[in-house]
Amino acid sequence: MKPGSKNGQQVTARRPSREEELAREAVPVPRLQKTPHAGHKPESYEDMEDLEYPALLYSVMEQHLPSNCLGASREKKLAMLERVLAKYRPNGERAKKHQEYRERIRTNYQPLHEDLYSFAPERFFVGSFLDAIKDGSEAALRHILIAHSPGVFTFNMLKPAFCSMMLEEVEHFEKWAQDAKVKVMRPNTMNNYGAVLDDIGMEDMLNELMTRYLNPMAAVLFPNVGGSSLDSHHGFVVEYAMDRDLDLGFHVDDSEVTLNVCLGKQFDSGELFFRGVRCDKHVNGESRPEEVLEYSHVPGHAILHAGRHRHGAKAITSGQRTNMILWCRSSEFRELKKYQRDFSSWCGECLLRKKERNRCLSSAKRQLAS
Ligand SMILES: O=C(O)CCC(=O)C(=O)O
Ligand SMILES: [Fe+2]
Repeated sequence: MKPGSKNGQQVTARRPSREEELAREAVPVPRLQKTPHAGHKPESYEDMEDLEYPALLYSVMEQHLPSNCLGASREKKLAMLERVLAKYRPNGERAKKHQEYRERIRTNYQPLHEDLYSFAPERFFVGSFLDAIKDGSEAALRHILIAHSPGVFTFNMLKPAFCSMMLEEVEHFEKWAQDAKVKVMRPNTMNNYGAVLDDIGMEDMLNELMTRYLNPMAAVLFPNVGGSSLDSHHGFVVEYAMDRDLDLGFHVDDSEVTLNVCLGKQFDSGELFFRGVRCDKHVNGESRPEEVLEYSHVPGHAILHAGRHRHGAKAITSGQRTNMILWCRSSEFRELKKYQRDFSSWCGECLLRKKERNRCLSSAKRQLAS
């Protein structure tokens, strides 16, 4: 992972997860200081549910956090400390914990809307999306899309009834988890709220959604970044509210293609902003004016973009926003990428450099010829 900073904005390259439950390792883990802050009185974590280690350990560790983290809320500090600890937890232990978490949900959680758990396109999707997929031609697929800037497409996708049911299901799950004292595993290390839909039993449903309804579109729109060979996903919801996360930092996703659909409810601002597609090497580079885009979420409407398309979410200024997100991955693309160094077919900066090289080469050839 290569966190960097450009124009005061944090850019974090996200790499494939080591475990599903820690699908992202996006936020830099705070670097603990050698010497504790003598004057700082750490929080007590004694009353917190479901801590992995004795509460005292977190208080002691807090004294070693960098000074700019000390003023954060107790929840934020705990999240940071958990990130530090997760770094040292063996992979096997993580996988085991995730397995146990899923098992606990599977055996104890009673869904509110069973209908959400089996894929039913007619119940989920609006007519225009159903028709385009049924037709299957490139023209029909493109007909329902709006291209906002290169590589960012939107279309009307989910029926209002589906959105409401999904919102209710997530709330119901969170209430259950709170009552059952189950600590919800968050979708990635950048979000402090939200839940992984695959963990609560929607993995098969989302897989069908991807395979039957997204793959045809991704194959047309994102052929250069693995869009025609998507074979796995990470499905989750992110939640923003005035007393929760307000925004999401600048990042790239651990996906080849990302589907992001707003479920509601009511909110102001919270726009998604984009800054062009980049490979690992150029993830912190400048963006060109034509790559700068701000998009206002509309409930039911989906955004499709490459995972490597740098983006973030601005703060909401009121209300509550919940979005359903599917990070779609291609094992074939990831394997091939290991052996490549030039990504000019999709990275804006690789392309620019390639053009520059070709210009130099042509002018050198002209000089030689004259
Ligand atoms: O809040 C949003 O709409 C964006 C979320 C996002 O980019 C992510 O979870 O990767
Ligand atoms: Fe994202």
